[in-house]
Amino acid sequence: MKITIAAVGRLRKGPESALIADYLDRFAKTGRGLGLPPAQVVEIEDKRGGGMAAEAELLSRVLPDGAAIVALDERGEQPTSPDFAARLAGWRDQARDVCFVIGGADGIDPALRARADWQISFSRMVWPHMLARVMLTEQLYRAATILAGGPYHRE
Ligand SMILES: C[S@@+](CC[C@H](N)C(=O)[O-])C[C@H]1O[C@@H](n2cnc3c(N)ncnc32)[C@H](O)[C@@H]1O
Repeated sequence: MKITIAAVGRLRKGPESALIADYLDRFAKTGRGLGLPPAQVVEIEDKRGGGMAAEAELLSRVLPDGAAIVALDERGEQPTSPDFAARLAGWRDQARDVCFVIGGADGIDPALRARADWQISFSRMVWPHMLARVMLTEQLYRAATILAGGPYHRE
């Protein structure tokens, strides 16, 4: 199993990058004993300003073959953290790669969203893509603690 976060935009050094690095590190450490590999971030950037369609083309090139595609979109399903953890465990048990996709300023191209196995939302509100990345990495860490039976997540 491989876990990839395919994201539009380059992360600059700053508060979001510190949070993301921290959650990715926690996820890697907690996931190790659970058969969950560290998540790899792959960033894409369309320097020619081709918008969503051009970004979708670049994103498509980095999606691992056969991976479950999870598109992050404010219109998506709103799973609970335990639901999210259970999906992750399901892909792990099937030895299936998973690729989370985070769009840019205009969002994810509808054609790419339609290809997703799962579209998930962190609320109906729109968040800056770097904050969506922070929330995703936190939820990955939280999922690992749920699967490990740790005290971090409380209902
Ligand atoms: C600034 S948002 C773009 C939203 C834009 N309104 C659109 O046209 O879809 C950039 C990216 O952050 C992520 N994002 C923003 N808000 C989100 C939310 N509530 N739930 C999940 N992902 C979100 C999505 O991947 C989105 O493509």
